[in-house]
Amino acid sequence: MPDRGDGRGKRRRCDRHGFASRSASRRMYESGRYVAERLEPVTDDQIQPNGVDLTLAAVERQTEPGRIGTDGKTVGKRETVAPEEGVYRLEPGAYIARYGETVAVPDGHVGFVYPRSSLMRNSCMLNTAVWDAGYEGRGEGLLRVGHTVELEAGARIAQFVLAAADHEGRYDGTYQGEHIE
Ligand SMILES: O=c1ccn([C@H]2C[C@H](O)[C@@H](COP(=O)(O)OP(=O)(O)OP(=O)(O)O)O2)c(=O)[nH]1
Repeated sequence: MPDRGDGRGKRRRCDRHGFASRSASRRMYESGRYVAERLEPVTDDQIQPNGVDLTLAAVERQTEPGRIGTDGKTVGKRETVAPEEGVYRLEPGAYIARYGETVAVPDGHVGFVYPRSSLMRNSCMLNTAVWDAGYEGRGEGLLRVGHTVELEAGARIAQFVLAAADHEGRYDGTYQGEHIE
């Protein structure tokens, strides 16, 4: 096939060496059904085509500085934000949201969290770090509120996805098993 100047011809030449065919057969994200098997509790309305919605279990606000050093880290003190009649009314600022579901990241995978788009459309955002293979717990996310918002306790605010990933070892850090009663 001639090179069309858009890189597509080049990629197809790789095909003949088995390069592109390998990556084509390796899907990136798992389906929502697959993800749902690794979370609990999960109801049907949480299962999305490409992931599973996470609910809001608790909100905290940091009150003391934390520290990231070369020899370790500490998470700064926080205070609990109490919902009023089951609703968190959050003024602009940074909060820690705890999710309501226990997640177990299976071998051969890595997890990420995306905000539910309705959260983003309401000027709020959830930031995610990497959810490592082997991690199990009810994790947390940084909830940035850009405009006052009302979030009901237990409402779906985020979506958890699993991507296929190579890894060496499994997560065994300080957050292993966090918030599991
Ligand atoms: O947005 C996120 C991202 C990750 N995690 C969980 C899953 C992850 O496996 C675990 C630890 O994350 P990470 O390895 O980034 O933490 P660390 O700061 O490096 O701590 P440690 O040294 O204990 O690994 O925290 C969350 O709860 N929220």
